[in-house]
Amino acid sequence: MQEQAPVIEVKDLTTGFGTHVVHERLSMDVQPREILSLVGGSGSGKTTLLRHILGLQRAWGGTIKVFGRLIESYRGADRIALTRRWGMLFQSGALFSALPVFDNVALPLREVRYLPEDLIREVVLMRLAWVGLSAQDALLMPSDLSGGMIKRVALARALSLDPELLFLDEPTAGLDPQRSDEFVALIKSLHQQLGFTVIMVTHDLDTIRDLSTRVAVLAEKRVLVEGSIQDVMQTEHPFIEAFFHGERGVRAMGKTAQ
Ligand SMILES: Nc1ncnc2c1ncn2[C@@H]1O[C@H](COP(=O)(O)OP(=O)(O)OP(=O)(O)O)[C@@H](O)[C@H]1O
Repeated sequence: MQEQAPVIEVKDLTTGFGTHVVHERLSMDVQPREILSLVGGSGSGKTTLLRHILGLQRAWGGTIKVFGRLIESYRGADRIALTRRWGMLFQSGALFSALPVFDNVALPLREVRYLPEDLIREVVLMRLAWVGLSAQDALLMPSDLSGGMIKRVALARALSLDPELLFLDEPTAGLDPQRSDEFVALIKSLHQQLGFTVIMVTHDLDTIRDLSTRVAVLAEKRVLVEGSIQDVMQTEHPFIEAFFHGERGVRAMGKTAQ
């Protein structure tokens, strides 16, 4: 079987702010269809790495390729085309409070100028159905929504253009354990049906355990270890000890063994 090219390839990435080095010769790949969780202590550079992959910051050294091309080579129309191949779900949901659910989900579709309104309507209702919301829900304003519904609408918007790559930043932050489990199950089922690739930053061990196909630990300015949760947990390092083998870690990982 022919091996597919990575969706994201980071090679020898060195980044920083002023005199502060955040990443030093960091290398990492994200393969098609995987759900890669980036974990690491506060300040280890998870958000900064995502911003570099998104092409929002310039690196000091090294290269980042997305869909096989250097991120900085996407300019003008190419950059617009690239942003249609990926979707993003931010921690807060980041919905526009003045727009009803329908228009929030329609926003990325309306930016594609040639789409007729009846097609937009069809796609928006389909995306809402994907996340378990109805045509009635489309009329609601963000202020009418529960935390779980806000996440669903934000996910519907992130998936509006049927992206190949999805960025998730703390997807379950702010949800109670039951809503969090439901949202993780929804992402998992959509991932199975649609086959997109995911890169996710989260501190939530239940989310990491239930969703990740692979985990990469950021520490000491690089990817310290990557692999299955079980592999990662074998590595001796103070962060891994505290994160995976602390009380919360034992509780979350204990659930797997049940
Ligand atoms: N705009 C900025 N200007 C200066 N320093 C920054 C900036 N953004 C981040 N940093 C620094 O870069 C380092 C990495 O920050 P980053 O936010 O990427 O970490 P993180 O792993 O995402 O942390 P957390 O888990 O707390 O969100 C930190 O030391 C942070 O203080």
